[in-house]
Amino acid sequence: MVAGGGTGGHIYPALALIERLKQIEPTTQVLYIGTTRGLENKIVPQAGLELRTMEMQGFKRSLSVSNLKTIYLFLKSVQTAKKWLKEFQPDVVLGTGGYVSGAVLYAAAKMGIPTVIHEQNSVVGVTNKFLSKYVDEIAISFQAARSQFPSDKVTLTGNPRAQQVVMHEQTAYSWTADGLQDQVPTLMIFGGSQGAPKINQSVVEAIPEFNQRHYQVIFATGQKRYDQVKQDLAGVTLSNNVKVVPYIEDMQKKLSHVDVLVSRAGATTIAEVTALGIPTIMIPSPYVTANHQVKNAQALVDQGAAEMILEDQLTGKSLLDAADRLMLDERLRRQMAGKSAKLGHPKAADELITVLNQAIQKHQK
Ligand SMILES: CC(=O)N[C@H]1[C@@H](OP(=O)(O)OP(=O)(O)OC[C@H]2O[C@@H](n3ccc(=O)[nH]c3=O)[C@H](O)[C@@H]2O)O[C@H](CO)[C@@H](O)[C@@H]1O
Repeated sequence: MVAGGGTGGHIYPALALIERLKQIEPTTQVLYIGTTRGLENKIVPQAGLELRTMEMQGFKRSLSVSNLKTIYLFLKSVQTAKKWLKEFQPDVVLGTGGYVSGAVLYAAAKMGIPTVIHEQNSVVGVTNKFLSKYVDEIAISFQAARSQFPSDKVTLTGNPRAQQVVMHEQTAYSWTADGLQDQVPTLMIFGGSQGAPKINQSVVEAIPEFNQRHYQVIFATGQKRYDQVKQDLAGVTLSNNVKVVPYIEDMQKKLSHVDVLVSRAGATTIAEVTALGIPTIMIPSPYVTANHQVKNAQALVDQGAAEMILEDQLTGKSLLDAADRLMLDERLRRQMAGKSAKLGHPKAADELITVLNQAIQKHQK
């Protein structure tokens, strides 16, 4: 059983792990537990998996009635999880983050079922912090997370999504499916799994220039922000080398055919770009816990694997200048790609499977 949701950064690592598990052991059965409102409602059924959902919400920092509802929903979800665990009888339960994994993994641990959590970030999320006391094993993606967990449970695996994108590296993909061309250098732009208004605004400003470049651009606005961008682009004609979409599907097949990426510095995106060695211009989200995306991005910048534009310095012009610098200089791209690839974990899914087996073995002793 796998529980994780809310945002793409928690869901894709789970799906990558499942894909690898089924490759190694085709009879593996998986039940995915998510929230009623998260991105998992779209992504998980698309991956052909059974999804069950629970209503969950987060704690507000200030004292409020809504926190009472949060507690009520959590306790109710633990009961629901216990029922589903009894029915499904998993050999092991994996949590990849988000409130739903809190309820499911807590229930599983209390029932004596083997449990593993996967932490994608270098700054540990609240749910995983809470679960760390109860679960058997903890897999991390960055060495920096180690000291934030009980040390006897921790293994550095990397993020399974890294192995998935590498596995798909050899898959043929033609940009003609997106209305673009093969053999033309490609710049991809997205602001995390939900899109980012400031990035969208800067891309809109830069589009008249992108229209005239010899490279091509694929830009995802985020599903919910597409209409706004379309409105902002009213009266602007897009040249054939520029495509604007709400969301990029099948990213695992496309990423290895991207020459430069512009993105937020979410943990899963970083796992992907370093696994493939993609030169990246990171625009960290300033709206996350402990400003962790700046730390994520800085780690890459320090190694020469990425460039960073802070959101308050982001304009159409600064974006365009950074994009041009890399897109028009193949040698620079190659250098950056090599440095980026050194930071990747291309065997992360296999290593996480080893940790799942360790958790099972702990219960067999
Ligand atoms: C705003 C926020 O709180 N962000 C957090 C969120 O990131 P969030 O989920 O937004 O971003 P991540 O970089 O972690 O993951 C995004 C995933 O979505 C995919 N993708 C993106 C756009 C698209 O059009 N198609 C597509 O498939 C990317 O390839 C990647 O696999 O969870 C991460 C993991 O806990 C954290 O590090 C981030 O700080």
